[in-house]
Amino acid sequence: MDITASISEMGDVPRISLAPSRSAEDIATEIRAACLKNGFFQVTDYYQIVPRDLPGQALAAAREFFNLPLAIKRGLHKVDHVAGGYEPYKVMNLDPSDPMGYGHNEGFSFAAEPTPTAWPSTADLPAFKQVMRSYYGAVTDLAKSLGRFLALGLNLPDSYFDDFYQDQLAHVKLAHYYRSDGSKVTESNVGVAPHTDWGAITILLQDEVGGLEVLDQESSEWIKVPPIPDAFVINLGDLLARWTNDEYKSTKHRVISPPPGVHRYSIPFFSQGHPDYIVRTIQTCLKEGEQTKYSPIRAEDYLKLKFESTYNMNRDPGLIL
Ligand SMILES: O=C(O)CCC(=O)C(=O)O
Ligand SMILES: [Fe+2]
Repeated sequence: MDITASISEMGDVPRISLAPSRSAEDIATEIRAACLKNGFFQVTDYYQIVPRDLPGQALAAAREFFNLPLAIKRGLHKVDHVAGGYEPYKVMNLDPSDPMGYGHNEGFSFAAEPTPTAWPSTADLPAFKQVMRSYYGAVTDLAKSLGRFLALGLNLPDSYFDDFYQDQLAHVKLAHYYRSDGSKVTESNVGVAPHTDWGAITILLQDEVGGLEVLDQESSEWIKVPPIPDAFVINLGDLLARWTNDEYKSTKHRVISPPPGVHRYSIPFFSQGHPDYIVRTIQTCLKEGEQTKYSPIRAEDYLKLKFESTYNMNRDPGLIL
């Protein structure tokens, strides 16, 4: 094992245990340090919040979903970002400045009930919706719990972010990274183009393939976020950067697509807040004389702004494969 590499990876993307035996202050302090650096860390020992077997079940359900015939998946086509649904191969470009930024991936997303998502039928996938609903509930609880540690780390009452999470707009997204038969080996290896996330916190479950990288704020080098069994990758999104006037970091990241023949599955959960919640700079994050960089914004308005520049659901499939 290359000790230097593993130390640096751990240092850049620290692993933080949420074991109930640990003090909330210690956890909050470690999370704060990670937020000041790149806003990326991995959490383990979360079983008091997310049942031990659930992440594995969710990944297995995602594989089954993407194995459905294309015609069935296309029948669940995403109509809008709130309702969610199926996102065909290469319709998402998280770097609108790059016309080649459409990634080698397909997806399926859904939000909280009663959002009218088109789910696959129980005849096709008997347990899918039930597993996904449980997963959504569990990661929602994890996001709330992380919100309390974040508040503590900012010297705020631990309930500070609770209103944001009240009836929040959030999405689970199943992602499948692969090279289509028609893709050429020489084609770009963009799985997901470089971007920052839009909401407050993203909770990502990744399988063992790897490919997620973060653009380190200090060195401007891409660093790998190694798959760790039984861990979630946590990263902050733009809203947390806005709240803290960039003291806490929302950092660019990307996914390198696996080589032809290899399939990668991941499940991010995007926590985007109550639509009407106004995100405004936390005054105690401003150093003496420092001006706020961001004007207050409604959580949903920010999300819409980003969504419209990212998706092109009407891309001509003839151009895609
Ligand atoms: O699949 C991953 O590892 C990350 C995907 C991602 O960054 C995103 O969808 O925002
Ligand atoms: Fe992301």
